[in-house]
Amino acid sequence: MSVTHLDHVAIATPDLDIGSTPYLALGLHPEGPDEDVNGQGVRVRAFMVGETLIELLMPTRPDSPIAAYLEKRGPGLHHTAYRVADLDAEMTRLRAEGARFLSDAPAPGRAGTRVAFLHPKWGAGTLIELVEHLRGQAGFDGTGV
Ligand SMILES: CC[C@H](C(=O)O)C(=O)SCCNC(=O)CCNC(=O)[C@H](O)C(C)(C)COP(=O)(O)OP(=O)(O)OC[C@H]1O[C@@H](n2cnc3c(N)ncnc32)[C@H](O)[C@@H]1OP(=O)(O)O
Ligand SMILES: [Co+2]
Repeated sequence: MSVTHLDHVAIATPDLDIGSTPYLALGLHPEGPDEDVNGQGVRVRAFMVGETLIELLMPTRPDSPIAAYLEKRGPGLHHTAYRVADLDAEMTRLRAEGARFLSDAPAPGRAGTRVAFLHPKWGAGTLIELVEHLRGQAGFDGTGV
């Protein structure tokens, strides 16, 4: 069992209100209040499109990976994220196939998820994230996984 959904597309922005402008103009609405994920030094605002989220990320600390990204590349597409049913099993499977994760263990993501990132070199130039919605936690389609 591997990827089940395109969970989200993440966009780095220095300001959530400025970053929200095109998505509001497209008729999308934020999925709930902004959320600070302190482990990543980011504030997140998410917009649902079908079963996939647009995840706007603004740095809340100078040492945030998003602050570094904005410094080097400016605002724009940051990563793509794929939902998996069992993140630990996927990490084991992919490591056995030579994948390079950016951390040894999953980290807390937004909305009670567990996340793990693969190095952009492994992702052929794209930063790829794997996301597990804990059993009983509402997935983006509102049902548990
Ligand atoms: C709120 C949680 C939320 C969720 O989904 O729940 C999140 O998604 S939080 C998102 C923020 N957290 C992270 O991004 C954690 C993982 N990221 C990292 O560990 C770093 O950002 C890293 C290692 C990807 C890049 O670190 P750094 O910028 O310090 O390294 P370099 O500049 O040396 O980059 C190395 C190499 O990778 C290329 N690069 C960097 N960032 C990206 C990117 N977003 N997409 C594609 N490529 C990227 C960079 O250009 C360098 O390539 P090179 O060819 O050597 O120039
Ligand atoms: Co993400």
